[in-house]
Amino acid sequence: MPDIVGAHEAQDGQQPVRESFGSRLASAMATRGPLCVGIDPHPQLLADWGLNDDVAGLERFSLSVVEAVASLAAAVKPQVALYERHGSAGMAVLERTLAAAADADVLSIADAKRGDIGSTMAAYADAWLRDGSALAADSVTLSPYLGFESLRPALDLAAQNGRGVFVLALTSNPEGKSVQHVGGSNSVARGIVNAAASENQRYSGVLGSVGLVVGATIGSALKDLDIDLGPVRGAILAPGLGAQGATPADLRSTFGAAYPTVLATSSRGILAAGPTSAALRAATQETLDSLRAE
Ligand SMILES: O=C(O)c1cc(=O)[nH]c(=O)n1[C@@H]1O[C@H](COP(=O)(O)O)[C@@H](O)[C@H]1O
Repeated sequence: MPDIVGAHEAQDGQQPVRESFGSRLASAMATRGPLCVGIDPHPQLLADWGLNDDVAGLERFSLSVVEAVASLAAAVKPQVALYERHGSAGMAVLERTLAAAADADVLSIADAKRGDIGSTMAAYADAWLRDGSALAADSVTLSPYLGFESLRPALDLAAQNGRGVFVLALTSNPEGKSVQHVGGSNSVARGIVNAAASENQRYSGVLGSVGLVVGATIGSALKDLDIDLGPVRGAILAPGLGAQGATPADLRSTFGAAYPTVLATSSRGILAAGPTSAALRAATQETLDSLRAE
């Protein structure tokens, strides 16, 4: 497998090399700031926005969020389950939401949390990471709890296509500990972090395309488990800000020296400001300002 370079570099007589997801994300975080806006069309939020809990409401909600935040956020993260609950028509709205994000020039993270045995994983990779797939996103969230290596088809397809993945390491929910903390100083989560670090060695540039998910709510877990995020060289997607109670100050104290690689993500905390574009933009800007404040 050739090295994935951090930027476009045309070689004589060949197709330009595709810019990696890690490189595209690093640029977006540098120019726009370290915030991803989650698109979570919960029934209650649809109602609060004066929309029905149906496919038309879902589409209006999703496209409004993309339109409002695309120029401010480094990425948007549609939560797949909230489209799936509307059946095939809901998944079609997700396809149009991902296309709208691409048209609006904001990176997409499909929050699908996929993970399966290798042969089936190849099909999930095909759905979310293949050029020309209706559901193709810039990146997808993956669950490594069938074993990190089971994710191989997605890791390789992402690398080939300039796309990325975010692998769950330490999740924001309290139950995550019962799996992820097992092993103490040689924890399951530490194994995932090390595997991501080694995977990113195939990428040059500031950030590799294999990110991790580490919740903003995990408190002292990185210290307790003796986990160093420094060698990962991938973005750390940190959910938990806002609705789950974490603050920008928590992010700084939790991540310490790794904070510059953290991409904070907030869904309900920003979406509750809707439905107007102005209010969504103000909430996004306010969150960005608080993430940048010392
Ligand atoms: O992968 C995720 O995005 C994720 C991982 C995790 O550990 N915790 C977590 O909350 N998430 C997602 O992040 C979003 C958080 O939403 P809010 O709590 O409304 O900001 C939801 O879509 C969750 O599915």
